[in-house]
Amino acid sequence: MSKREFQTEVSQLLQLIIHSLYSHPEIFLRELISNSSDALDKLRHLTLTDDAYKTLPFDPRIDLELDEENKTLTIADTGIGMNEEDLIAHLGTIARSGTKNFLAQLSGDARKDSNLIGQFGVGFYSAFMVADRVEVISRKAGEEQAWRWVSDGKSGFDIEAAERSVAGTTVLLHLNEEGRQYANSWRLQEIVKKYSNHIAFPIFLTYDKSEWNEAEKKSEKIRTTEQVNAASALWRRSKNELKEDDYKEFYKSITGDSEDPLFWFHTKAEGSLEYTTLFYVPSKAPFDLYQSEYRTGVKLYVKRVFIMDDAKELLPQYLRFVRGVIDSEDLPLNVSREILQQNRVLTSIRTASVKKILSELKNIAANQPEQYLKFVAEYNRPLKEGLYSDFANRETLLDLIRFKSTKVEGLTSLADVKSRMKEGQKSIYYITGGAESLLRTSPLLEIYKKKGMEVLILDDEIDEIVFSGVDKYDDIELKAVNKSSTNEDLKDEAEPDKTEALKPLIDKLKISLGDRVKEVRASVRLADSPSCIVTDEEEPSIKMQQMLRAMGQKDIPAPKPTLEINPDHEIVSKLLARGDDPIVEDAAWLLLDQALLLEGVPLQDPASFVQRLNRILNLSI
Ligand SMILES: Nc1ncnc2c1ncn2[C@@H]1O[C@H](COP(=O)(O)OP(=O)(O)OP(=O)(O)O)[C@@H](O)[C@H]1O
Repeated sequence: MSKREFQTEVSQLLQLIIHSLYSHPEIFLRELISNSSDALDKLRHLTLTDDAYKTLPFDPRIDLELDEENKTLTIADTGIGMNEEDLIAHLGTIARSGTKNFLAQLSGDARKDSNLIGQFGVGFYSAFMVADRVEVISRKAGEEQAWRWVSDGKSGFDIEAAERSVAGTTVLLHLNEEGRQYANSWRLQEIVKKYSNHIAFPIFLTYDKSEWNEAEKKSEKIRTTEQVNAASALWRRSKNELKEDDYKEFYKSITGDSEDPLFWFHTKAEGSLEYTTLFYVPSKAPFDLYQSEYRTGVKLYVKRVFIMDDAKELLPQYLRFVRGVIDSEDLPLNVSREILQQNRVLTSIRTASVKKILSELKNIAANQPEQYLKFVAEYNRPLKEGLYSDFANRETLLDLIRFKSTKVEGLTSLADVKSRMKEGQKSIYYITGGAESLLRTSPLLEIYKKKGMEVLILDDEIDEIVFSGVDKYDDIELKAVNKSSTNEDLKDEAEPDKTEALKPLIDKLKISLGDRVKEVRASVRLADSPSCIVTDEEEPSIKMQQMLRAMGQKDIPAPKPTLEINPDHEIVSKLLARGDDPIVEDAAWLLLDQALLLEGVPLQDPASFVQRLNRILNLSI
């Protein structure tokens, strides 16, 4: 037996792993299974590509064997294996540049250093978290001689010739105090399912199963071998190999949903970054979609090894309804949550994934309109959220969102609205601020109806907030009809300006209403109603001000809208004719209050409103 010392860096790394590293020692199993899976991948590749290996048997499997009595656990594979040289090189030195890099950055401060290690894999050496002695018996594919490597993880290792009937590697762990908890078949199955369920190779567990012996009326231990993982990294298989049902079953297995998904997008990226994504859109929006404590639905894998399933960093919040898998070749296995937030690899995958999901949705909208409508019925609102959180994809989102409108039944797209624009129409118009029925009967829409122009009915609670930040679709401005600036758009050049003629009345209304209004002016947007209110471009709408106040913002001043009166309305011309009659003051308030009521704003002073109404009623009866 030859005694060898660890490379200094290995000793350093081992100290770190054992003393300050992992808060979850269970991940040792994930690391060792991942090594086995890599070894199987390598041999598979060789048997497929290298003539020298083509005739070798390849029966890929990973075997976990538990000896509860002796407190040992073995992890064995039929992979590429290692010869003496490999064992010395791989399990005694640190060849990987990543780990070297990591060690170079160590500061000596245990806390800082253990944060740092999250960025690098420590792989095999994590076995020493749970074992005080590790034996590796390995035989390289194509060679006859096997070797045993033994270490206590302190100063070095011994290596000697050994026997192994087939090529592959066996890692034998003599479990320490910390590791004893893993000498439990139930616990092992749980860990395998959690982290390695989709490792592409079957993982078997051999253990003593307690079974009831009816004849002898007692339970007895029977040595049993069972497969413990699903062994199906479905997303890694090529699209042409997979049938619709395969996708659907997998969706159900990862989500627990009993319904089929609406659609799925399966992508394999090769190039500077290698990763596979398989995203699903559930046919019904998840029940917690609008709760702040929603659960995310995308699982992160690294090289088919499960890493985490509740990382909010994987996709932007507005796509939280998406379910599925991201599997990266480039992230380290023990990437931590903190690191995910600023990881360049993940940022690139995320950006590309969002683009992919949105462009696939666009395809569906174009080619399967009926399916797309089902999608919109569930997810129109999260897409709208994207308008204010995902600036880079705003154009695409605007194309994907669907709208109610004054021109069509059901829902319509902005592209269609644009194609229906009237000759001379300057902008695309929309109305926000209340229930659909309130919006559809708003006096603000009268002029558009008269001119045959389409107006979008934005009756969703969040529309007000979201669309106030969107000024354009393509090259066309998007404008709210209750903003004073839309007035300019609607002016008919041919029509004379009526403000001058109305000036005496306007002045009187201003005096009566005082501070309650910002301005009074002649309207160009009214047909059947005598008055309406609008707000300035940069001001929140009246409805928005109400919402802000309801949310507890105390310093919102009382609404001070601009009152517009309809020069062509009978009430207005009659009032103009009344001159200094005190009834004009009552009428001023009624014109303002009725406009506010139609905007969904409750009366500030109902008693005065009723008194004025009655005075005027009295005159007219
Ligand atoms: N079961 C195994 N079969 C064959 N070779 C192995 C096995 N386990 C480890 N090795 C060899 O030992 C090397 C070091 O393993 P270790 O787990 O420390 O790092 P790694 O697997 O390269 O990196 P990471 O764990 O970050 O993926 C591996 O690269 C591989 O060459």
